[in-house]
Amino acid sequence: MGKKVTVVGAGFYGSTTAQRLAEYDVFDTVVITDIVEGKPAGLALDLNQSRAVEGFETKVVGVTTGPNGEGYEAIEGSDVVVITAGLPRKPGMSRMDLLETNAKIVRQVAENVAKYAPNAVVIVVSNPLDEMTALAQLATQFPKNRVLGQAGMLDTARFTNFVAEALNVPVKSVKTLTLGSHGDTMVPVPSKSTVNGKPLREAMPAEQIEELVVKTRNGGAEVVALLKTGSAYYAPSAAAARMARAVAEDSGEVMPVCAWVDGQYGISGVYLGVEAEIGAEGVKRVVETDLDADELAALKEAAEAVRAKQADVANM
Ligand SMILES: NC(=O)C1=CN([C@@H]2O[C@H](COP(=O)(O)OP(=O)(O)OC[C@H]3O[C@@H](n4cnc5c(N)ncnc54)[C@H](O)[C@@H]3O)[C@@H](O)[C@H]2O)C=CC1
Ligand SMILES: CC(=O)C(=O)O
Repeated sequence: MGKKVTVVGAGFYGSTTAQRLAEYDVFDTVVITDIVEGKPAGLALDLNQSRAVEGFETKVVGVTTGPNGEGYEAIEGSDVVVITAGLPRKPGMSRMDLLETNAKIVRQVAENVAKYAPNAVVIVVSNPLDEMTALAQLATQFPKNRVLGQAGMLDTARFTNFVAEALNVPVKSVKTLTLGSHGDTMVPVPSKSTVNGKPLREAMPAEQIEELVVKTRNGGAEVVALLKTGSAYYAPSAAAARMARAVAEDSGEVMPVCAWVDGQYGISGVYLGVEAEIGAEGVKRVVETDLDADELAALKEAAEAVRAKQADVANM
């Protein structure tokens, strides 16, 4: 049977994700939902009218959902559900300032996903990301491998872009890695970063790497400060759509994602940014990589920071 993906939330992140997923032409159906009357249907109509130009067959369906789950039947049979519902930051806000508001939204969405798409893999993007991923797992009660969050793909893409720009080299010649939280305890990993296969540390001085590490941690806030009315969505939607595609194609690609960590790196019982093999069942396996002592210490610090917050969201 053909693949079906649902994107919950038809704002900037959701609409651009739906567009990317439709244009891949690997799904039969992309469903996009929102609580706003008419908006998902309008986006679906518009996207379907682009099929003849872009040359894809995927059908986009837009549905407005109600406070008691009305409309959620449309997501039945989804292989993947991407949750983008929730408020974005305003300038000066931290992602954590969204915690209580978005927790209510994500819980309500996740409960409906559990009811109507009980076999789906859930990819959470709503912020604060690590906490909302943990909450979605609690609310769905899905196996932990079937609930994951998008952050590391985006943060890694930002780090890669900044390195490529600084050295004036093609983006594809640069490989970087970012682990940890999607927040202050993000852990960019210079020891695993390369330029044309050579260590990043041979390509630029330590002070410049540190500047780019800080720029990467502030990558989202820098966009928010410029946009003034919302947060980033082009790079974020590229990241989430790739993850959804890896699930649909059961590709086994190794990606940095927010996954349940159970013993890897000496860390247990927390959703955290790590590398993982992604496939039809969500996370097939968390992939542990050698880290420098300071990078490992930073990852453990990130785990403790998000563990405390993830315990709080259980009651939200
Ligand atoms: N994990 C990451 O790397 C990133 C996360 N984000 C987060 O993604 C979320 C969405 O961002 P944007 O799309 O830019 O915001 P947006 O404000 O453009 O869209 C959010 C949409 O969610 C909808 N919504 C609210 N409650 C809902 C519910 N119960 N069911 C369905 N839809 C509902 C709203 O009506 C709105 O259309 C934010 O929390 C933002 O912080 C954004 C960028 C990167
Ligand atoms: C909004 C957000 O989380 C980001 O752009 O990183």
